[in-house]
Parts: sequence; structure tokens; C-alpha cells
Amino acid sequence: MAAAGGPGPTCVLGIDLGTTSVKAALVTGTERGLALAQCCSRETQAHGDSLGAAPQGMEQDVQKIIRALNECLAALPQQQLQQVTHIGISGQMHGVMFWKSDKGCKWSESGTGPAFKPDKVSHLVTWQDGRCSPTFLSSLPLPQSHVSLATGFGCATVYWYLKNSPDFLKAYDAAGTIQDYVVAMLCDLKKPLMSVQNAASWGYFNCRNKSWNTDILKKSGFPVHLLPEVGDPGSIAGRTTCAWHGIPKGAKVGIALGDFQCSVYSCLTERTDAVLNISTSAQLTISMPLGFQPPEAPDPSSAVTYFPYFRGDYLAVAASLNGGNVLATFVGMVAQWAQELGFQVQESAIYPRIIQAALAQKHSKLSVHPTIFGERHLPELLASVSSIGASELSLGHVTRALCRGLVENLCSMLPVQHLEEVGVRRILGSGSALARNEVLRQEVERIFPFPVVYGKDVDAAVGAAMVMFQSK
Ligand SMILES: Nc1ncnc2c1ncn2[C@@H]1O[C@H](COP(=O)(O)OP(=O)(O)O)[C@@H](O)[C@H]1O
Ligand SMILES: O=C(CO)[C@@H](O)[C@H](O)[C@H](O)[C@H](O)COP(=O)(O)O
Repeated sequence: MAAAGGPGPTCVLGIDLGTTSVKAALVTGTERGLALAQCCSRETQAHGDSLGAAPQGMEQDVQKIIRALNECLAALPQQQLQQVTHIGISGQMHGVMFWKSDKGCKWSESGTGPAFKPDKVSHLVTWQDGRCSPTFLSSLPLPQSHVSLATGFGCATVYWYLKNSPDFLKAYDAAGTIQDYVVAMLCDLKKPLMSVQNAASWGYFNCRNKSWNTDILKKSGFPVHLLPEVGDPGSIAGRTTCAWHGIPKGAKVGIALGDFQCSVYSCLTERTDAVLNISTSAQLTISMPLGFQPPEAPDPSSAVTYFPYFRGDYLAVAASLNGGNVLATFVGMVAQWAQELGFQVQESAIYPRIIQAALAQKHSKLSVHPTIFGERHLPELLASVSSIGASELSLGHVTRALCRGLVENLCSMLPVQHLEEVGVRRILGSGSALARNEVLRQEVERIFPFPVVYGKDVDAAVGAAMVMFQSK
């Protein structure tokens, strides 16, 4: 880990509000550098198809996300939480939730000190939401942003509500990502604050002048009052207004960050590193040269987009919609088939079995193109399987081919040859789906002609904490 920056914090809490799980990490600063003292993760189980009325909608129950957050903090050692002076928060990007600014949560005594629960809040419409069809998106004004607009992006979702359920928006006066919501509750912000990283992920945001496309949005009736204030990644959003799970009142809270950028920040040390993150989704990324500015207009057909990082830097990212979520869907399919055959099998028991089965099958001729969720640059190209030989039908063959297909799909978006041309010398692996799946790691090591180094499965939470050590 990087060395602590100066006399600053000594104990920082990092949080990642991911799509599948919440991660918390306690990072301490010592004279020998930063150290991960404790960590915890809890699955949110927050998904639910019936949560939202929209077709292809993908919403999460904010109560369940915050419950997982509270469980994580309650599981961390109290005496270390009492030493926390800074809190860094990251989370799933693009998504949007709404709340009433004066009734966003209710504080009460929990077993480990004051904690909050959501009050007048909406569900979280996540980055996996598909309610905004290509036809609907093309009916919206053209953004002045280098990021192409896509379904699941906050501004697109707000437009959807404006057109399909305008009364829904009238019930709220604040909006943000789930991580912006948590920052606003901890610091009692009347107006949410959002980092450039998350603003860029919503669409209709100009990263060059760090401002929303307010004129364009206003002309089309967009409720611009819902747009958060925007600040620089790494800046301080405020201080906690009360003790929280033993963390003293007055702890500095960083502006909320993107989970992907924090995963990268946790491990990226050389500009010749490429980072491969496989969590619910998957990303392959390289640093752009200092001073790089993205093009004024995006190329919607490009598989690579430019994410704002820290200190005005950008990352070139192959951001796939198909990562751990494809494996999770495959496991769910196996569980469903077993149930239809009269057997009850827990999904948590299926993961180790399919991984063991695939470890016994070093090779598989099956070819799986795994994009069951499409890709933003090719939304219509769904998954396919080919080269299906009679001897290739075991659970091990299929799992091995599926893991290989996930990695090959990322490489089709950001080819190995390009990595070699820009001087990449090492792959840094992050994300739980990678950390927990040896077959996936084997396929990564088979496909990339570079050494591969792996982080832990709490990378974004550690990255969010590390950012606080650099803050003033
Ligand atoms: N028991 C398990 N063994 C291996 N992989 C798992 C297991 N449980 C979940 N996963 C994988 O981990 C992924 C979630 O990773 P995680 O880092 O928690 O996601 P996020 O950061 O997006 O919340 C799932 O999509 C699934 O593919
Ligand atoms: O889709 C993109 C980027 O466009 C991904 O970075 C996506 O936003 C992130 O994976 C989400 O923030 C979800 O992250 P995770 O829950 O998969 O860790």
C-alpha cells in the first residue's frame, strides 16, 4: 500500500456499497505505510425483480443495502472504530435514488452506538436497469459529455420517470447514488454532494468544466433541482454530525467515489499497470497520459470509455456489463434446473462445486460468448455458445468455457495487442468474483501475456480509505 500522506489520519474507515455486497475496511497509517487492519463484507440481497414497475427495471431495496452496511460496521472491532478520524465511501456508479432531504433517515441507538436507517427514500435504480430502450434514449436531447448516455445512467432514469411517472419525482427533493446518500446522511447535507466520478457516470455532465448540461436539461423539462452539487474526488464533503457505530462525532467524510476508480486506486502504482476488476460487472483499464482530455463528443460504438480518476487524470476503461453477474446467473440457472428436477440446492453450495468441476477440466473446446446482458456499445449482441461437442457437456467444461469467455469478452473490448503497444507490463486483478474463483484466475493468466498480481476482495473499500490518507 502507498505510504501515508503526512501527519494526516491514522485510522480510516473505507466503505464500498457494491451491487452484490457491501464491504468495509479499517486502514491504519504507520511509519511503514498503510495497513489493512480489519475488513468485513455482507451480501445485500437487495435485488428484487418485483421491486419496480418498469419493464426491464432493475431496482434495489435501500433498506437492505443500509442493513448490510450496519451489519458490516457492527462486526468491526469497536475499539478500532473509536480511533477512526476519516471515512471514505465508494459504491456502484450510474444508479440513482431519491429522498426527502429533511426525512432521509432516522437515527437510533443500535448495539454499537447510534446508527441510521433509511426513512423517506425511493428504491435504488441501478446501473443494470434496462428500462430506457434505445428508442427512448434517442428521443432525449444530445448530451454535451464525452460519455455516451446509456440505460441505467442516473439522468436517463430521471428522464424515464419524467415521461412515465412524473408524480413519482414530485415526492422527493434530493437525488444521488447510494454512496452520495450515505455521505449526505452522515454529514446531514441538505443538498447532496457528488464527485466528478459519479457525475460523469450519470450522463449530461461535462467533465471539462465540471458542470451539468443545465441549459440542455432545463429546456427539456428535466428537474435540475434534483441534480447534486459536484466536487472533486478526494475532497471532504463534511463531518459526521453524531457518533456512528462508535466512530466519534466530527469524523471527516470524503465526497463519495466510484467503486471502480477506488478498486483501481487500491492497487495501481505504475503507469505500466493494467487493472482487471471482476465484481458484479467487469472492467479492464489502463491509465491515460497526464494531461489527457477525452474527446468532446463520444463514439457510441466504441467499447472503451474514459472515466475521470483523481487529480484530473483519466482511465481508459473497457467497462463490461458482464462479469460476476453472468456467473451468478449461471449458478441461479443450475439451482433452478435442480429444483425443477426435484432437488433443493443452495446457490452458495453450487459455486464451490462448479469451480472444483472446472479445475478438473483444464481444457474445453466449448466457446462461450457470455454477454447475456449485452454491452453498452452492442446492446443487441446477446450471449451464444458454439463448438458444442458431445464430450464437452460436463459442468466442468461449461464452467471453464464460461470463465474463459468472460475474459475473452473483455479482451475483445480492449485487446491484448493494444495493451502491449501502450507498454503494459503487468495485470493487477481485483474484485470478489476474481478473488473467489480460481478458474477465472487461471483463464486470466492463460489469456494475458503479462504477470498477474491479485488484490483482496475488499479492494474498492481499501481504495476509498487510501484516498482519505491523501486528503487534507
Ligand atoms: N461463493 C462464491 N464463490 C465464488 N464467487 C462468488 C461467490 N459468491 C458470489 N460470487 C461472485 O462474486 C460476485 C460479486 O462480487 P462482489 O465483489 O461482491 O460484487 P460487487 O462489488 O459488485 O458488489 C458475484 O457476481 C459472483 O459472480
Ligand atoms: O458499468 C460500469 C462503468 O460504466 C461499471 O464500472 C459499473 O458502474 C460498476 O461496475 C458499478 O459501479 C458496479 O460495480 P460493481 O458493483 O460491479 O463493483
